[in-house]
Amino acid sequence: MASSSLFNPCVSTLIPKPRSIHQGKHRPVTIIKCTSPTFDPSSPITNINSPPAPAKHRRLAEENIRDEARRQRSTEGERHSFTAKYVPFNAGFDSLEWYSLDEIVYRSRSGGLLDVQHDMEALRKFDGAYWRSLFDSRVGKTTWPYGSGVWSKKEWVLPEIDEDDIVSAFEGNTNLFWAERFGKQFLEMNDLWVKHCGISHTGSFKDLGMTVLVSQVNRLRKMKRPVVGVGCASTGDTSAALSAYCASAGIPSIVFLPANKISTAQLVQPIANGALVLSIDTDFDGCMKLIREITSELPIYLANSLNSLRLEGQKTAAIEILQQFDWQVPDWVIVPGGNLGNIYAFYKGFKMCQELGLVDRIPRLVCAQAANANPLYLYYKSEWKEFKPVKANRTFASAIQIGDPVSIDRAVYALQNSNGIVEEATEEELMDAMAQADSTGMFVCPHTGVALTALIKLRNSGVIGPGDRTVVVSTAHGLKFTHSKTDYHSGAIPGMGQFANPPVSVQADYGSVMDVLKDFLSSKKSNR
Ligand SMILES: Cc1ncc(COP(=O)(O)O)c(C=O)c1O
Ligand SMILES: N[C@@H](CCOP(=O)(O)O)C(=O)O
Repeated sequence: MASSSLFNPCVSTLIPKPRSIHQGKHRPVTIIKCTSPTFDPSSPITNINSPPAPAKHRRLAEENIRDEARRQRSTEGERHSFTAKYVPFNAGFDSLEWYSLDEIVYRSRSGGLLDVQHDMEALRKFDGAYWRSLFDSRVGKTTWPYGSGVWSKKEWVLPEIDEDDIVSAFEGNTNLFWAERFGKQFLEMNDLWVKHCGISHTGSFKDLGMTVLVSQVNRLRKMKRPVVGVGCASTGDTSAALSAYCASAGIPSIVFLPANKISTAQLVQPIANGALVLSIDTDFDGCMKLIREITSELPIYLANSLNSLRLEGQKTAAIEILQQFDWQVPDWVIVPGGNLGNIYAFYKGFKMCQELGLVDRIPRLVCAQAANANPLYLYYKSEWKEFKPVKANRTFASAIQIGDPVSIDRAVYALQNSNGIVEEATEEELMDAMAQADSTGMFVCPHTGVALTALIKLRNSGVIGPGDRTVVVSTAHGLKFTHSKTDYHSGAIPGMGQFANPPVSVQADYGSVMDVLKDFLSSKKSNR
């Protein structure tokens, strides 16, 4: 494994209620009057299936976008009645145990996981074409809060929150990158895509969930609920997102980090954002255990994905992928897994789109783990017979160095219900895959290297075909992990560097530079 130098030294809402009228004997047809800010209010009656006309309003000079949204709400009529609540994970729609989202609760009565359950009957009053049009109409706007890729799906996320309570950096709407050269050169694939969730406000997909969680905390604090601060255990990305969103809302944040196990770039994020940063002499699983104990004693709200609110935001990345493909469903989606909330979030996003008629199927999901931290992979290989947490070993994919994932049950559910697969990547495989991707113009993180390794393995074994439309989820920005890239390319990692491209040291004179360039150019000529 790597030398220690690899690791740092410190560690509408305003959509109206539909009116149903009956046309003939059988088909109820829903007619709505559009009053959403992104809908044309001058159009009096719009059929549910017709796409909304673009809004034509212009903000008043003295207004900001929050004021504008507030003014529009006050002039609008009736609000929708979508609702959501916590239920025990995998409970049916008739579950007797449920909790308001305004309660502070992370676990069911039996100690199991919770899930946010939406009133699907209310959402079903609008058909798939309606939802597709509504979501499409909000993309790329600056209308508060719909300019966010998360809040553009507000009715499916936190339907009841007041727009004024939302804390957003207009996250989401991330690039779905066509990996043309990587696909062609290494895999003979022509329909390969990388969803760059890490090209984001704090450089990882965690922003998607954190905007939801911190917005709800903002609401709870306005309701005078006992929330003095928000805390998390982290391998570096959750802490970055938590501290940024809390700082933007003026809410104290506390982060528990495993000492010497996260990158310098990740460490500096909560420091810069003013969080209380605890560097603890344990691993992530140890930090997770501690934060769970602390948040049950102190008025500190738990921000890890054990808290199912986070997954409501994260699931919008799946909806976004469908939207970016014009609501056509890819064959495969590959997600790197650690604490295992995200794989379930993807499943949930795809499943809601199917259940509400936006698409007719869901993709097959692949969860990819580092071989050094692979409890889900081992469980899968045992044919789901016995789950055993592992002691996670050091991995270049340090954000997924997790041995006892809190969302194990959610991950198993997602994989079993999507005909899913689990793969693993050794350190050499994941670093090589990352370097290969970078050599084709990307700049991905080691976790994306894990997902790319899974793709390479499944493609080589023929499970994924050359023409299969495949999406690899890139979860963090490569710039957070420059240390490991530098070590790889400079040959500092024993036994690694198949795709290394070390810098050439050259003397500062014309002849020496010329010699190097001539060699370089002739090697390129012979490669033509
Ligand atoms: C960059 C990165 N990729 C992947 C993951 C895995 O996500 P999850 O914990 O939801 O499985 C994490 C965090 O765990 C992460 O920070
Ligand atoms: N990679 C995560 C680990 C914690 O995951 P969470 O989704 O449960 O918060 C991190 O960056 O901390």
